[in-house]
Amino acid sequence: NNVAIYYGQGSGQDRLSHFCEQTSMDIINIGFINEFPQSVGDFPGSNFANQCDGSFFPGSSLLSGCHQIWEDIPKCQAAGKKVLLSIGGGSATAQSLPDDKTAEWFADFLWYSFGPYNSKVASLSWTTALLTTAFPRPFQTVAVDGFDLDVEYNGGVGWAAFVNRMRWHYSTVSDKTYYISGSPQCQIPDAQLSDAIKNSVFDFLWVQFYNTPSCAASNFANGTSGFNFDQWVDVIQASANKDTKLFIGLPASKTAANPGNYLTPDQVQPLVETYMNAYPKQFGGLMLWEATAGDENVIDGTTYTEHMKEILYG
Ligand SMILES: CNC(=O)NC(=N)Nc1ccccc1
Repeated sequence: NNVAIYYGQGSGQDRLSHFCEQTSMDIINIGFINEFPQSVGDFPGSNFANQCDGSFFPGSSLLSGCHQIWEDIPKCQAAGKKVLLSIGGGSATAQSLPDDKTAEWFADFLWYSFGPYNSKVASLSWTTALLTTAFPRPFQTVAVDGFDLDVEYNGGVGWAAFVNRMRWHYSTVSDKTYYISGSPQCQIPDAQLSDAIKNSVFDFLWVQFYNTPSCAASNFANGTSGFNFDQWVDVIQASANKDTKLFIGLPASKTAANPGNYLTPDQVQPLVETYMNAYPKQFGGLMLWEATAGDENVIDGTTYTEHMKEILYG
């Protein structure tokens, strides 16, 4: 089982290599592509907090100077970790897609700009002059291992088309496996992703069992009803991919999300034991929001993230 973790929005966060040197994380979601194209040909925008040098591709909100990220992703991959680029996140800027055509353009843009480098369609020295003939390479020649949909606002238009278009791109390469994941809120049906989950193939779903008290994992810890992992298994059984791995998403510290939804390691242990044993095939592991919070949440000399890894490995 795996620990998936979000990186990129931590306050005063260390560079990515600091986290990839730790064995406790298996999948790292780099957040966020926080502005979506509003028409075919439009550029997305990105935000990785303190990790880039403030330069943008001309005429866009797409960061072009994320030196530490493009230097460190290969180190993470060499350490056997999967690095996914996360779309959406908590800040509601232009986070809606107008239609399926724009969604498919968005998938094309992300694939050619952050997927495998192809000098026929992308340029390492992109300028506005190239706007119509080449895609930029925000992480240079580095290719991520896939894309994560942390879609939190503005409805579900386009996401099934996005995923299906991205799956078509994945089918054109055979030398590397690429992944697609999603991070729905725990209330069923999730307003943003339920259509995409039903009509397109996800490898992983890490449900945010926090921030929505009615279905948070803290209900399990407090002995109240509401935690709905079982119902999420049913959602997956009715989806386009019955083999989707289902992760329990948790805050990595008391202040990382809604404080009432934080579980101590001692409360996480029985939660994992119950659901790992109830659904051995479907249970994928734990997702943590987020890396810096987990790193700074030290309990008995061990980080929260490390405690989670030890709970999964028993
Ligand atoms: C997995 N994605 C998130 O957890 N996104 C997110 N915005 N979380 C959040 C953290 C603190 C307050 C509100 C939302």
